[in-house]
Amino acid sequence: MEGVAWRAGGWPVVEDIALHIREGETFGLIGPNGSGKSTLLRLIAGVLTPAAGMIRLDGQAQARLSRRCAARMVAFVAQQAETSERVTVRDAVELGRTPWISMLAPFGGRDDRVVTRALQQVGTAALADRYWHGLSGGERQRVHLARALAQEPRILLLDEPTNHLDFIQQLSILRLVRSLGVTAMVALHDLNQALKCDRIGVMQRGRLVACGPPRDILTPDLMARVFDVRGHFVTDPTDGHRFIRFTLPEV
Ligand SMILES: Nc1ncnc2c1ncn2[C@@H]1O[C@H](COP(=O)(O)OP(=O)(O)OP(=O)(O)O)[C@@H](O)[C@H]1O
Repeated sequence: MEGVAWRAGGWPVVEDIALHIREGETFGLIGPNGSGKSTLLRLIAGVLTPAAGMIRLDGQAQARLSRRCAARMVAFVAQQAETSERVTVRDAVELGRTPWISMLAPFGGRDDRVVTRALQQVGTAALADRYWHGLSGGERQRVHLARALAQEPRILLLDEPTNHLDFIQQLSILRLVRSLGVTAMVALHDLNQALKCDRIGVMQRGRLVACGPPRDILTPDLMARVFDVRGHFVTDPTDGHRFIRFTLPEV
């Protein structure tokens, strides 16, 4: 994307974003509350239209793609995604197949297998016959991810996917995304999770202020400037794993 901007009531929410996401990479989008992460994801998902600039999906101008083509390419799991209350979990995940079915190619055996696999991948197979309205927040989050996987997208956009998830799901979600081999852009608040991404982009007040491999980008200086926290790397003596420890700035 080049020069991408979006405004609300005349105020810039995202400004002049130039970014190239590489095929197959897991790209983490980080930044403080209100820095424009969700807005940028919604622009790429086509939920919002840029006020300026150009977004290309797989080399093609997003604005020129039909809804169906775009939906085959991009799946988006929003922060507070809703689904009609009266559907079962399996029905909700089957909706992910919509861009692939038509009068000439009705829902068939392959679609059924894709849905079953998606339910299994996020550990929701046992919920398949439950009604959406009876699910917990974390269960809903996982079902939305299953719906997105059933879409078999080239590009997966996830807005804070670890919200509502219990510990094991939080730890496993990025591994799952990476194992799929799709291009993924994931808005994250947990900077230790961001360390697991191939590259990260840092948003601040609507602008992309840094982009690159997480260990190069997440310096103590950047964490202080952008997040207003003291962050430094520590090493776990049991396995040598490095992670970031945060403290409030000294007053
Ligand atoms: N439709 C809108 N109308 C007015 N202001 C908006 C609109 N959408 C977003 N904003 C504002 O734009 C800014 C960026 O919002 P956005 O949701 O993209 O941030 P974010 O980085 O995803 O934040 P968070 O980490 O809190 O989810 C915020 O100040 C928000 O209030």
